[in-house]
Amino acid sequence: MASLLDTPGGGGGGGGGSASTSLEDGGGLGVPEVMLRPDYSSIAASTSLISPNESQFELILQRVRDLMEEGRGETIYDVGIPLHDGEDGTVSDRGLTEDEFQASEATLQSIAATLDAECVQLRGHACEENAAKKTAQFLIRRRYDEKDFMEIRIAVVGNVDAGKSTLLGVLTHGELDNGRGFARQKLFRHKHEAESGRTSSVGNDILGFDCAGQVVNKPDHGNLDWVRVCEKSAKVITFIDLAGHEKYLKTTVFGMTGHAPDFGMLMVGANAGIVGMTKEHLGLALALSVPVFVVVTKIDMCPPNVLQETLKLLVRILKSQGCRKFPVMVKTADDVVLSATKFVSERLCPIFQVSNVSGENLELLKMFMNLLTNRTPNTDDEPAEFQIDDTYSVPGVGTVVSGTNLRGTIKLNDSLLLGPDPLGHFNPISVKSIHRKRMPVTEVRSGQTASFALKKIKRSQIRKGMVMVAPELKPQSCWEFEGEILVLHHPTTIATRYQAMVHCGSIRQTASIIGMNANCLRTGDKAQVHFRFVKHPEFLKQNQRLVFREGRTKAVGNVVKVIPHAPAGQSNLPKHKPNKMTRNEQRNRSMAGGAAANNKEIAAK
Ligand SMILES: Nc1nc2c(ncn2[C@@H]2O[C@H](COP(=O)(O)OP(=O)(O)OP(=O)(O)O)[C@@H](O)[C@H]2O)c(=O)[nH]1
Repeated sequence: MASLLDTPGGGGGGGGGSASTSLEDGGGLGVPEVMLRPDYSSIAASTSLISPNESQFELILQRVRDLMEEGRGETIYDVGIPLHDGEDGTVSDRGLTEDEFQASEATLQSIAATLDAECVQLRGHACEENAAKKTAQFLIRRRYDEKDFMEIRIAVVGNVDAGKSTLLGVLTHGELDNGRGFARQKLFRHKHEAESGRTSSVGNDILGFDCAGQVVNKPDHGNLDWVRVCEKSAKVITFIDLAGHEKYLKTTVFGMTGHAPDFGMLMVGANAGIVGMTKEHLGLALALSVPVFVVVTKIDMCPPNVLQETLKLLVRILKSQGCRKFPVMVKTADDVVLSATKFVSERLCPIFQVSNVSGENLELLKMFMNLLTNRTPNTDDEPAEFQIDDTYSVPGVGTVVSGTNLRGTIKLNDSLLLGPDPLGHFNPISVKSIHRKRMPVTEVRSGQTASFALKKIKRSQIRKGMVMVAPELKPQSCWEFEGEILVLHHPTTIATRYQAMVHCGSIRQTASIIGMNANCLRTGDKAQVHFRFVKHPEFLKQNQRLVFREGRTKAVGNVVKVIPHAPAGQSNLPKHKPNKMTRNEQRNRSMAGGAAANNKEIAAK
């Protein structure tokens, strides 16, 4: 099957090449430099932490505070490295003697204590130019109270049998696998999965790290108490375990779009190599701009030549024009720190080689996960916007919705607008209780997932893809929108009236193409397309990523224009119930009018 990744090597890295690209080469990746707000020149030297005067101490404190805010509660801080290396590229100013280093560490510890944060050394190095001097990096992480933690979502993808469920079992339950399915047993949720050994639901598993970076998961007789993990954690990694089998691709696409992952973990079985859905899943992550790292499993049972072949092909695919990634083999703790700090650049693709049976390199993988930071910008002070990805009816509690808070903060008893309903209305609801990872809390901030118990609403009135937003956002629903799409694969041609499933955030609904700026579309074509949802209106926003798929037909793109639907009488205005006739008339009129107007508009472009 043609895919985004089938483009032959070239462009990004020339294809082929050695599998062990040096990490230090990644310097020029265009990683956004830390914005230096105040004038830091008085603390720019590598020696500035040794014995700062009062004003220098304040400045360092402010810098660490700013960096932690940028990192949403944590930062990695260099010791013995000047803020800027000499303009001529000299690094002579680097490094501290043992005494100087100890004094610097003491200053940093006192700064961390002032900020109510923990400070642990991640790596230390003798300087190349002078072995008597050293540099180091420290993780400074805010101490969280019992009810709070940072959240990172990792979508786990890869072909069947790559070892996804096994790795998650090993990471979250702390016991190695026996190579015959022991570790994955702990994760299977549905009976049929346990029987067939295939993952079909979008499963969630958690791994907690405390503020010193230690794993806190301590299963009791095989059971993991989520509330205890969250209480002890400063950072909780949520794994969205997505299915490997082609038959569950729909679920996988939903997991990648609807669960707003920060990162993708692509699993590859060392001996099976890049087979089946591997490229498809990688292409999906790339299309949705989710940074990906790769975990090659089963290295304990793979002959070295086969492993090298797998790595070589992997590197070639990652470097190819369709991917343009910078693959990096992670083999030491140093590699972990460097790749975790540069990973957000999206172009870097760290590759781990692990065994779930012998445990080889699993510590490096855990260290990497501990250092990943949230990709969602802090928008806690903006109006709230929560996307619903599941609904439940809980005995004694009532209707519960779960999803991701994309923006703003939602507090207990807040009044929000829920919608759109089938008529495109948004209706007021209030939040009765909030859970984060099964733990009762009083608020949810931007980028966090949560479940809400809602007052006075039936589960049947809510569906995946709906949102709960702050009333000041004045949300509008839409039946129609324009998208810019790239067809990754279609066996023949796509023309007007073609229908397929649109995945956009947690929205999953069939839409029809009612116009486009080309007669027909084939694999590889790009076009501006006018869509109309088939069943009900949705809440969409400009620039949202979308996937348009049906069987093996797949297109990806962006929402470029939302065409708001003006429902007859918003429900927060005095209600009047239109009779069936008027409702149908209205619908027909808006369909015909909207489609005609927009076809004209697209034709004119
Ligand atoms: N020897 C060895 N076996 C492994 C390793 N990782 C997983 N396995 C075995 O490989 C088999 C498949 O692992 P799974 O975790 O079920 O694979 P999966 O990718 O989750 O598969 P789906 O859930 O069907 O997508 C199981 O029998 C595991 O015990 C490893 O590192 N070494």
